[in-house]
Amino acid sequence: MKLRWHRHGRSAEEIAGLPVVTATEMRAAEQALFARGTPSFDVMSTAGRAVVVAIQQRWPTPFKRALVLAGPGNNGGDGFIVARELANLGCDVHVAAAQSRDLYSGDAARAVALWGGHIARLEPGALAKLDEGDCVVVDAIFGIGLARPVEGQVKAVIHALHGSPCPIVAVDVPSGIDADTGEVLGAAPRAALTVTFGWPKRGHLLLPGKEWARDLVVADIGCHDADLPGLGAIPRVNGTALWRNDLPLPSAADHKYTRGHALVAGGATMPGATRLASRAARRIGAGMLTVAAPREAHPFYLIDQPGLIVREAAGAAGLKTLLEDRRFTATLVGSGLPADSDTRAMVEAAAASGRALVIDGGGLTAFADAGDVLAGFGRADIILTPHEGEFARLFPSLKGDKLVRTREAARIAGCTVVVKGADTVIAGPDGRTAINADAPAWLATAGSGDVLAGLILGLLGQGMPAFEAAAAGVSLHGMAGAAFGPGLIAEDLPELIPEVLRLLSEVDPE
Ligand SMILES: NC(=O)C1=CN([C@@H]2O[C@H](COP(=O)(O)OP(=O)(O)OC[C@H]3O[C@@H](n4cnc5c(N)ncnc54)[C@H](O)[C@@H]3O)[C@@H](O)[C@H]2O)[C@@H](O)CC1
Ligand SMILES: Nc1ncnc2c1ncn2[C@@H]1O[C@H](COP(=O)(O)OP(=O)(O)O)[C@@H](O)[C@H]1O
Ligand SMILES: [K+]
Repeated sequence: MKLRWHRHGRSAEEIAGLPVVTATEMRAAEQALFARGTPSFDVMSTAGRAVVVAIQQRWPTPFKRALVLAGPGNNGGDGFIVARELANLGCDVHVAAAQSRDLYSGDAARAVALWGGHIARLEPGALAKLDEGDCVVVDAIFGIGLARPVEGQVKAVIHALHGSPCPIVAVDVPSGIDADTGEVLGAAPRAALTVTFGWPKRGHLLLPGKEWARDLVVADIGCHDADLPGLGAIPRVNGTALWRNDLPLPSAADHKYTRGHALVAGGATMPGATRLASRAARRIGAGMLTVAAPREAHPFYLIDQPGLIVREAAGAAGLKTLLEDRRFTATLVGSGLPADSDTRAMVEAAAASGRALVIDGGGLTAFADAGDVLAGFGRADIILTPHEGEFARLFPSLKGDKLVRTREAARIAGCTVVVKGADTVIAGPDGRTAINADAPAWLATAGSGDVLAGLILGLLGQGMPAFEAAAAGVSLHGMAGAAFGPGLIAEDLPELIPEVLRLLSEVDPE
């Protein structure tokens, strides 16, 4: 089987590790760029040309026609640059703008002058050209300056674009997507290609914006990371750049104990979850794996994997006794366990043992009415892996987009928090965050979260630092899901890890 790294035709690895910025951060960086002596109109010209290059790369056969939809600000200005450039390439370009030529100001007015051609009104009738086909639509209505929900004629135009067979290229952000949160404000077109400038914006990676801003290209307009205020706390795009150097690999000096002895608390009612997590932890390299379970559950585990150790541990007291063996390096409590007081006591026993700990599933919900206890854990090497439902039960008062909420939860709990989904966010208590951009929807299948918990456990057990272990677990989980694709069930994921690891070593030979 061949691994597929690409989603919507583009590798997320191309943007891995990049800062993910807000509109305010982008504007601050642009100001620094201008202060270094780069004229702002040059930056707009670079941005517009980058859009054209991205269109040429994506569709090597030139379009006969282009319809440029231009808004009233600098996003519209970029659109006029694109219009000029495409016309210079021989394309039949039509422009529809939100305001008349004489109302433009600053750089956008210069771009309008450079265009010089006819400008139609931005209204649904302007889309008639699309009926002729072989046309690219350039959405340059609003970018990071979107200030309120889209309405009126612009909304009507966006609605009329839905279902159009002509591909839409979003300049900077699909118009109507909040660049900071990914929220759809009123309406937004679904872009087949999105060309942004400097860095990805949060709204490109968080849901629902992520689904609108497909095939994201980040064009260089001369900004430097150092131009970003508070760079250390700015989220990053998750990918190998964030964790590759910390990924544990065995050496000749290793033996099974030096590769970590991971422990999974297993129950009697949903042993499948424990088995999946165990398999994943072993595949990612844990030297040994023990399932701690009440005796009546042992048959489930004993017939599963011959390389797996099964030990008796009934409840928190049993787990506590077992963890007196200092060779255990990391634990997982909660996958497949009921959300009850016994499970909660087991989580507390595992935390008290001082081992790195992944708390998942029932282990999280068991604290639904006791968020303060969780908050008392206060250790970065305790990783919480809720999906949105579990998160809402644990932190009901937290509001805002997923990035804001995850970061706040990590701060409150003092732990590393992974909020799962198509836009998984990872946050450390030190303020570091990462957004995972490219997990395939095939992962939305029962047991897939247990595999993720096991991957993180296996990495933690081998001594990988917690934030990196969480980020790597999420990445590798997504890569395995993409490698299998259609028809994926959770059992497939651990079996794809060897291939993912092999590919990683080929991509980055050491
Ligand atoms: N010189 C620069 O600052 C650069 C800016 N660039 C482009 O400029 C964009 C930002 O430009 P602006 O700050 O002018 O902002 P935008 O062009 O994104 O939008 C702001 C304009 O739209 C209006 N507006 C906002 N929301 C609206 C709504 N819901 N309904 C109706 N009108 C609305 C505002 O009143 C304002 O006129 C970026 O997204 C990027 O495309 C690039 O050219 C790179 C350089
Ligand atoms: N639409 C999606 N796209 C990408 N990844 C998804 C999607 N839906 C779910 N996932 C991933 O699948 C896993 C599901 O975990 P979880 O909700 O805990 O399910 P379970 O408990 O059944 O294993 C998580 O890692 C999540 O990020
Ligand atoms: K736009």
